[in-house]
Amino acid sequence: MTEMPAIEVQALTKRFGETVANDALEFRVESGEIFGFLGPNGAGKTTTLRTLLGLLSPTSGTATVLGADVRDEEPLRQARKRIGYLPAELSFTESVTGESFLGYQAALKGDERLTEMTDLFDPPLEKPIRTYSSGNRQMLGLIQAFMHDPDLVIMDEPTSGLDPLKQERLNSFLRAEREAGTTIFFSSHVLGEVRRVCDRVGIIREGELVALEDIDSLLRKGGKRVRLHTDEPLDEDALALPGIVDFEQVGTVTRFTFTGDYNELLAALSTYSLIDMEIEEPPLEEVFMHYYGDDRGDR
Ligand SMILES: Nc1ncnc2c1ncn2[C@@H]1O[C@H](COP(=O)(O)OP(=O)(O)OP(=O)(O)O)[C@@H](O)[C@H]1O
Repeated sequence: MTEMPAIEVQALTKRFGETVANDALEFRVESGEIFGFLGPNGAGKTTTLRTLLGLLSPTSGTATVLGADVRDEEPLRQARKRIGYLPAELSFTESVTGESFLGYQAALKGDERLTEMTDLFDPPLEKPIRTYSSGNRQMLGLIQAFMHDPDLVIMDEPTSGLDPLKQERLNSFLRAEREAGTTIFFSSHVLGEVRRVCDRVGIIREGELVALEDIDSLLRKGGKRVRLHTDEPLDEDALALPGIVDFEQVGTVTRFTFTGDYNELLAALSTYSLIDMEIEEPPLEEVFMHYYGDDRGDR
């Protein structure tokens, strides 16, 4: 028997007037995986997440979460008991303390993991939420997303507002959650983060899914950054090979991104004397830009 996917998105389309926020999206998130949903601002990530929670209804197509169709109110209500959700913007009653907010959440959905979560993410619970920094608000949000021991957690930009130390704490927590079998689906435009925790990523651009792959093959497609220092300037024509992009040259130093065949590259370089050579993985930001080309939708 194959296990039911935690999330299955089927031709999911959502329009707001003329805007197609989600255009026939199609993907699955398998049970136990950490899936990153990447895209720039306005690409349609929040729309998908809110649809999965039943907060928006699809224009056409549908999705299931833990087997429940998001259009079926009662099955979805049951499934939501086993789902944690961290929205992009948490709205709190500002005058209450973190503690009483969590007390209220506990009464609604349970608190099996409350102590564990408040030990890990430790906002000043005795203070009113209005005094919280954005990082403390985010930590309160993370606590409420996991406190009832959900099977699936859906998070909208979970690292926003967290300082680097807290981000690392979240990342190592997420890796441990994967070991424990929790399924995690989160949106991000912070690609360095995604790479540290995700098994697979989907990239969304202007409502359309433009890539769906495991993180390793995404990095492979992104190629390698190559930097060469030669005894005399390289002739650009000698490097007219398939798979060279972002070519830059300053005197005897040449840089480019290479996605082609290494043997062809070495053959082309054989007539030069190399003083130094570096080949390294590009930052994921760059890989991402290659998917978007020049028109990255940074509107
Ligand atoms: N309630 C709404 N009414 C009208 N248009 C909307 C509404 N919600 C979203 N949109 C539009 O749908 C598109 C996708 O928005 P969405 O919030 O899903 O993007 P996003 O990828 O989550 O962006 P961000 O990273 O900025 O949160 C945008 O063009 C946005 O303006």
